[in-house]
Amino acid sequence: MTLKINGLVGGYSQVPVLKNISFEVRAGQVVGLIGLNGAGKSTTINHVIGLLTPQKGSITIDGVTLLASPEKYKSKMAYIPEIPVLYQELTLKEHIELTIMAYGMNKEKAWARARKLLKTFRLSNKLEWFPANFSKGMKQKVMIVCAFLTEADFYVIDEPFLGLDPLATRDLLNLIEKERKRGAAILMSTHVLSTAQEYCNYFVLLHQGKIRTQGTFEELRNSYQDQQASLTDIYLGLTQEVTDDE
Ligand SMILES: Nc1ncnc2c1ncn2[C@@H]1O[C@H](COP(=O)(O)OP(=O)(O)OP(=O)(O)O)[C@@H](O)[C@H]1O
Repeated sequence: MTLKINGLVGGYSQVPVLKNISFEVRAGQVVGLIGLNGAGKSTTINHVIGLLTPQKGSITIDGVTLLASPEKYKSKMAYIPEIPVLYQELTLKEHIELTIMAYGMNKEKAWARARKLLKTFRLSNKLEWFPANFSKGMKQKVMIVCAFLTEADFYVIDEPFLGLDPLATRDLLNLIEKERKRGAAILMSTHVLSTAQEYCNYFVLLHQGKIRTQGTFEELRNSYQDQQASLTDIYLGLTQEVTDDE
Protein backbone atom coordinates (compact mmCIF):
# COMPACT_ATOMS: atom_id res chain seq x y z
CA MET A 1 0.00 0.00 0.00
CA THR A 2 1.33 3.42 -0.92
CA LEU A 3 -0.31 6.77 -0.27
CA LYS A 4 1.05 9.48 -2.54
CA ILE A 5 0.28 13.12 -1.96
CA ASN A 6 1.59 15.24 -4.81
CA GLY A 7 1.52 19.04 -4.89
CA LEU A 8 -1.58 19.25 -2.71
CA VAL A 9 -3.14 22.68 -2.40
CA GLY A 10 -6.30 22.62 -0.35
CA GLY A 11 -8.41 23.62 2.60
CA TYR A 12 -11.89 24.76 3.40
CA SER A 13 -12.44 27.73 1.11
CA GLN A 14 -10.80 29.46 -1.84
CA VAL A 15 -7.95 30.59 0.44
CA PRO A 16 -5.83 27.46 0.76
CA VAL A 17 -4.61 26.16 4.13
CA LEU A 18 -2.23 23.66 2.52
CA LYS A 19 0.30 25.02 0.07
CA ASN A 20 1.97 22.47 -2.18
CA ILE A 21 2.20 19.45 0.13
CA SER A 22 3.96 16.33 -1.18
CA PHE A 23 4.86 13.19 0.75
CA GLU A 24 4.34 9.43 0.73
CA VAL A 25 3.35 6.77 3.23
CA ARG A 26 4.43 3.24 2.33
CA ALA A 27 3.73 -0.25 3.65
CA GLY A 28 5.64 -0.92 6.87
CA GLN A 29 6.05 2.77 7.66
CA VAL A 30 4.71 4.90 10.51
CA VAL A 31 4.77 8.47 9.26
CA GLY A 32 4.46 11.18 11.90
CA LEU A 33 2.68 14.35 10.84
CA ILE A 34 4.05 17.00 13.17
CA GLY A 35 3.14 20.66 13.55
CA LEU A 36 1.99 23.41 15.88
CA ASN A 37 -1.72 24.14 16.42
CA GLY A 38 -3.16 25.29 13.13
CA ALA A 39 -0.21 24.00 11.05
CA GLY A 40 -2.56 21.97 8.82
CA LYS A 41 -2.30 18.41 10.18
CA SER A 42 -6.04 17.74 10.45
CA THR A 43 -6.62 19.49 7.12
CA THR A 44 -4.09 17.16 5.48
CA ILE A 45 -5.81 14.17 7.08
CA ASN A 46 -9.24 15.44 5.99
CA HIS A 47 -7.95 15.49 2.42
CA VAL A 48 -6.51 11.98 2.73
CA ILE A 49 -9.78 10.52 4.02
CA GLY A 50 -11.75 12.34 1.34
CA LEU A 51 -13.65 14.89 3.44
CA LEU A 52 -12.00 17.67 1.45
CA THR A 53 -11.24 17.84 -2.27
CA PRO A 54 -7.82 19.06 -3.51
CA GLN A 55 -7.82 22.47 -5.19
CA LYS A 56 -4.61 21.43 -6.93
CA GLY A 57 -2.42 18.32 -6.91
CA SER A 58 -3.41 14.74 -6.27
CA ILE A 59 -3.82 12.10 -3.58
CA THR A 60 -3.65 8.45 -4.57
CA ILE A 61 -3.70 5.12 -2.77
CA ASP A 62 -1.95 2.50 -4.87
CA GLY A 63 -2.34 4.79 -7.86
CA VAL A 64 -6.09 5.28 -7.43
CA THR A 65 -7.76 8.61 -6.58
CA LEU A 66 -10.90 8.78 -4.46
CA LEU A 67 -12.79 10.24 -7.40
CA ALA A 68 -11.76 7.45 -9.80
CA SER A 69 -12.63 4.59 -7.46
CA PRO A 70 -14.16 5.56 -4.10
CA GLU A 71 -14.67 1.98 -2.95
CA LYS A 72 -11.15 0.82 -3.82
CA TYR A 73 -9.65 3.95 -2.24
CA LYS A 74 -11.64 3.75 1.01
CA SER A 75 -11.69 -0.02 1.55
CA LYS A 76 -7.95 -0.02 2.26
CA MET A 77 -8.23 2.60 4.98
CA ALA A 78 -9.19 2.76 8.66
CA TYR A 79 -9.45 6.15 10.32
CA ILE A 80 -9.27 7.16 13.98
CA PRO A 81 -10.45 10.78 14.36
CA GLU A 82 -9.13 13.23 16.94
CA ILE A 83 -12.61 13.56 18.43
CA PRO A 84 -14.41 10.20 18.76
CA VAL A 85 -17.48 9.86 16.53
CA LEU A 86 -20.00 7.43 17.98
CA TYR A 87 -23.65 6.59 17.35
CA GLN A 88 -25.86 7.70 20.24
CA GLU A 89 -28.30 4.82 19.81
CA LEU A 90 -25.83 1.94 19.31
CA THR A 91 -24.21 -0.24 21.97
CA LEU A 92 -20.52 -1.13 21.86
CA LYS A 93 -21.47 -4.54 20.44
CA GLU A 94 -23.51 -2.84 17.71
CA HIS A 95 -20.62 -0.49 16.86
CA ILE A 96 -18.45 -3.55 16.31
CA GLU A 97 -21.15 -5.30 14.25
CA LEU A 98 -21.56 -2.17 12.12
CA THR A 99 -17.80 -2.05 11.46
CA ILE A 100 -17.77 -5.74 10.51
CA MET A 101 -20.64 -5.15 8.08
CA ALA A 102 -19.23 -1.94 6.60
CA TYR A 103 -15.88 -3.61 5.81
CA GLY A 104 -17.53 -6.88 4.66
CA MET A 105 -15.42 -8.93 7.09
CA ASN A 106 -15.81 -12.59 8.02
CA LYS A 107 -17.93 -12.36 11.18
CA GLU A 108 -16.27 -15.15 13.13
CA LYS A 109 -12.69 -14.02 12.43
CA ALA A 110 -13.57 -10.39 13.04
CA TRP A 111 -15.22 -11.16 16.39
CA ALA A 112 -12.21 -13.23 17.47
CA ARG A 113 -10.03 -10.21 16.73
CA ALA A 114 -12.52 -7.84 18.38
CA ARG A 115 -12.54 -9.90 21.58
CA LYS A 116 -8.74 -9.67 21.81
CA LEU A 117 -8.81 -5.92 21.25
CA LEU A 118 -11.62 -5.44 23.78
CA LYS A 119 -9.58 -7.36 26.33
CA THR A 120 -6.45 -5.32 25.60
CA PHE A 121 -8.35 -2.07 26.07
CA ARG A 122 -10.33 -3.36 29.07
CA LEU A 123 -13.75 -3.05 27.44
CA SER A 124 -14.78 -6.73 27.40
CA ASN A 125 -17.54 -6.26 29.98
CA LYS A 126 -19.00 -3.17 28.28
CA LEU A 127 -20.45 -4.77 25.13
CA GLU A 128 -24.05 -3.94 26.01
CA TRP A 129 -23.23 -0.38 27.09
CA PHE A 130 -23.70 2.79 24.99
CA PRO A 131 -20.25 4.27 24.15
CA ALA A 132 -21.80 7.71 23.57
CA ASN A 133 -21.96 7.90 27.38
CA PHE A 134 -18.37 6.68 27.94
CA SER A 135 -15.54 8.87 29.23
CA LYS A 136 -13.33 10.62 26.62
CA GLY A 137 -10.60 7.98 26.92
CA MET A 138 -13.05 5.09 26.73
CA LYS A 139 -14.68 6.60 23.63
CA GLN A 140 -11.22 6.87 22.07
CA LYS A 141 -10.63 3.20 22.89
CA VAL A 142 -13.85 2.24 21.07
CA MET A 143 -12.60 4.07 17.96
CA ILE A 144 -9.27 2.25 18.28
CA VAL A 145 -10.94 -1.17 18.64
CA CYS A 146 -13.23 -0.55 15.63
CA ALA A 147 -10.35 0.72 13.46
CA PHE A 148 -7.85 -2.02 14.29
CA LEU A 149 -10.53 -4.67 13.96
CA THR A 150 -10.45 -4.12 10.19
CA GLU A 151 -6.80 -5.17 9.69
CA ALA A 152 -6.53 -2.33 7.21
CA ASP A 153 -3.65 -1.78 4.80
CA PHE A 154 -3.58 1.87 5.78
CA TYR A 155 -4.36 3.53 9.12
CA VAL A 156 -4.94 7.25 9.45
CA ILE A 157 -4.72 8.30 13.09
CA ASP A 158 -5.33 11.90 14.17
CA GLU A 159 -3.76 12.82 17.54
CA PRO A 160 -4.54 9.48 19.22
CA PHE A 161 -3.01 10.01 22.66
CA LEU A 162 -5.22 12.82 24.00
CA GLY A 163 -7.28 11.50 26.87
CA LEU A 164 -5.74 8.01 26.85
CA ASP A 165 -4.35 6.75 30.16
CA PRO A 166 -0.71 5.53 30.20
CA LEU A 167 -1.76 1.87 29.94
CA ALA A 168 -3.96 2.51 26.91
CA THR A 169 -1.23 4.66 25.32
CA ARG A 170 1.25 1.82 25.70
CA ASP A 171 -1.24 -0.70 24.31
CA LEU A 172 -2.04 1.52 21.32
CA LEU A 173 1.67 1.99 20.56
CA ASN A 174 2.20 -1.79 20.73
CA LEU A 175 -0.72 -2.26 18.37
CA ILE A 176 0.63 0.32 15.91
CA GLU A 177 4.02 -1.40 15.95
CA LYS A 178 2.41 -4.82 15.42
CA GLU A 179 0.36 -3.57 12.46
CA ARG A 180 3.41 -1.88 10.96
CA LYS A 181 5.33 -5.15 11.17
CA ARG A 182 2.38 -6.92 9.49
CA GLY A 183 2.97 -4.51 6.61
CA ALA A 184 0.35 -1.84 7.23
CA ALA A 185 1.09 1.81 6.45
CA ILE A 186 0.30 4.32 9.17
CA LEU A 187 -0.10 8.09 9.03
CA MET A 188 -0.33 9.59 12.50
CA SER A 189 -0.55 13.21 13.59
CA THR A 190 0.61 14.00 17.10
CA HIS A 191 1.92 16.68 19.43
CA VAL A 192 3.63 14.09 21.61
CA LEU A 193 7.02 14.45 19.98
CA SER A 194 8.93 12.16 22.34
CA THR A 195 6.56 9.32 21.40
CA ALA A 196 6.71 10.23 17.72
CA GLN A 197 10.52 10.17 17.85
CA GLU A 198 10.42 6.65 19.25
CA TYR A 199 7.64 5.10 17.18
CA CYS A 200 7.58 6.86 13.80
CA ASN A 201 10.15 5.98 11.16
CA TYR A 202 9.53 8.98 8.94
CA PHE A 203 8.48 12.53 9.76
CA VAL A 204 6.67 15.29 7.91
CA LEU A 205 7.05 18.62 9.69
CA LEU A 206 4.28 21.04 8.76
CA HIS A 207 4.39 24.74 9.46
CA GLN A 208 1.77 27.24 8.33
CA GLY A 209 0.42 24.88 5.70
CA LYS A 210 3.80 24.10 4.14
CA ILE A 211 6.22 21.23 4.63
CA ARG A 212 9.14 22.66 6.55
CA THR A 213 11.13 19.43 6.17
CA GLN A 214 10.64 15.66 5.93
CA GLY A 215 12.73 12.54 6.37
CA THR A 216 13.83 9.84 8.79
CA PHE A 217 15.00 10.96 12.22
CA GLU A 218 18.60 10.46 11.11
CA GLU A 219 18.03 12.60 8.02
CA LEU A 220 16.41 15.33 10.11
CA ARG A 221 19.31 15.31 12.55
CA ASN A 222 21.84 15.45 9.70
CA SER A 223 20.17 18.38 8.01
CA TYR A 224 19.79 20.12 11.39
CA GLN A 225 23.52 19.45 11.93
CA ASP A 226 23.09 18.30 15.52
CA GLN A 227 23.49 14.58 16.23
CA GLN A 228 22.19 14.99 19.79
CA ALA A 229 19.04 16.93 18.90
CA SER A 230 15.66 15.49 19.85
CA LEU A 231 12.65 15.74 17.55
CA THR A 232 11.35 18.53 19.82
CA ASP A 233 14.66 20.45 19.45
CA ILE A 234 14.61 20.06 15.66
CA TYR A 235 10.96 21.01 15.35
CA LEU A 236 11.16 24.06 17.60
CA GLY A 237 14.42 25.14 15.93
CA LEU A 238 12.98 24.89 12.43
CA THR A 239 9.70 26.65 13.20
CA GLN A 240 11.63 29.38 15.03
CA GLU A 241 13.80 29.92 11.93
CA VAL A 242 10.72 30.34 9.76
CA THR A 243 9.08 32.74 12.20
CA ASP A 244 12.33 34.77 12.41
CA ASP A 245 12.54 34.95 8.59
CA GLU A 246 9.06 36.49 8.34
N1 LIG B 1 -13.65 23.70 9.26
C1 LIG B 1 -12.81 24.69 9.00
N2 LIG B 1 -13.17 25.75 8.28
C2 LIG B 1 -12.31 26.76 7.99
N3 LIG B 1 -11.02 26.77 8.39
C3 LIG B 1 -10.59 25.75 9.11
C4 LIG B 1 -11.44 24.64 9.48
N4 LIG B 1 -10.72 23.76 10.22
C5 LIG B 1 -9.48 24.28 10.31
N5 LIG B 1 -9.40 25.45 9.66
C6 LIG B 1 -8.20 26.31 9.54
O1 LIG B 1 -7.18 25.58 8.89
C7 LIG B 1 -5.89 25.85 9.47
C8 LIG B 1 -5.23 24.53 9.82
O2 LIG B 1 -6.02 23.86 10.81
P1 LIG B 1 -5.83 22.32 11.19
O3 LIG B 1 -7.03 21.92 11.99
O4 LIG B 1 -5.51 21.55 9.97
O5 LIG B 1 -4.54 22.41 12.12
P2 LIG B 1 -3.83 21.28 12.99
O6 LIG B 1 -2.40 21.27 12.56
O7 LIG B 1 -4.58 20.02 12.91
O8 LIG B 1 -3.95 21.94 14.44
P3 LIG B 1 -4.18 21.29 15.91
O9 LIG B 1 -2.83 20.83 16.35
O10 LIG B 1 -4.64 22.46 16.70
O11 LIG B 1 -5.21 20.21 15.79
C9 LIG B 1 -6.16 26.77 10.66
O12 LIG B 1 -5.84 28.09 10.26
C10 LIG B 1 -7.64 26.64 10.92
O13 LIG B 1 -8.17 27.86 11.38
